[in-house]
Amino acid sequence: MSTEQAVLETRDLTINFGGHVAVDRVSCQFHKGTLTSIVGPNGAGKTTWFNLISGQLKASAGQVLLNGEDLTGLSAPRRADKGLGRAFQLTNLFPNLTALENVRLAVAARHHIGHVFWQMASHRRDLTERAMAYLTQVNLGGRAEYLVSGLPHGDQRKLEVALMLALEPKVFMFDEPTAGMSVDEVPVILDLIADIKKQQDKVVLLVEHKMDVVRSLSDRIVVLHNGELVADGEPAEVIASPVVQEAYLGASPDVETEVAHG
Ligand SMILES: Nc1ncnc2c1ncn2[C@@H]1O[C@H](COP(=O)(O)OP(=O)(O)OP(=O)(O)O)[C@@H](O)[C@H]1O
Repeated sequence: MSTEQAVLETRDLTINFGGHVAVDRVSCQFHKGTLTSIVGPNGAGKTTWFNLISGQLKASAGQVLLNGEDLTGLSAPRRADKGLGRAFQLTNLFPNLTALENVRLAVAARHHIGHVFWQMASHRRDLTERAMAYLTQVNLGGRAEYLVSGLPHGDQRKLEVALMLALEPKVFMFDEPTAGMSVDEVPVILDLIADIKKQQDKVVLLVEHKMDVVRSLSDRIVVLHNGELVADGEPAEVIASPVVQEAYLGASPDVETEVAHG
């Protein structure tokens, strides 16, 4: 384990829904330059843990720290401003704006550029260039002027990633980033995620059911089961561990399709 301060840390993070403990005292540290996959059966608490980290849900107990700063009391937008980036399954896209306009808004938000400033032609040009660069990164350069509502689902998911890139976060949180994408679109996103990790100063968290994706990208796998962290370590070791085998109800670790998904 690195002695360097973790970029992101959850300490005893917990949430109860009525009597049900969906995330149960989960403590974990994430260091820069690493990609960690979070796996576990349906209902294990993966998305809920993400929601607690990004601030969509308020913890019943425990803390979320970013570079040692306690963010637990902050709203989701404040946490985003501090550097927690999350793709929100399309809910943060403006459907009646173009792809370019969506990313331009994110670039403006990142740099706290207000409307009046934006009206100046030189700034607008600069914003547009930056936004186009993000769109190109996700292979949407050719669709910049399309209305979001008219884009296929896979392109909307790619646009979400462009928005997250535009916010220049310290932590990238991907929740099943390739779900609903066609086979030829998947590598674009997976390559992009691998590139983000290569930047070395970012933390990447990935909730993913597809084990081949988890294997190919991860430095580390964390397993949640019934809201508890039950395994944490190097991919090969974790996949082979009895606790994972049991959690997946006898599923073979060699099965390349989906991990405990339905
Ligand atoms: N807002 C909520 N109110 C009540 N229960 C909730 C709420 N959100 C999640 N839960 C419950 O918390 C548990 C964890 O759900 P969560 O969606 O985090 O699991 P998951 O591991 O992401 O599952 P999946 O792989 O199916 O997406 C489930 O039992 C779920 O029903």
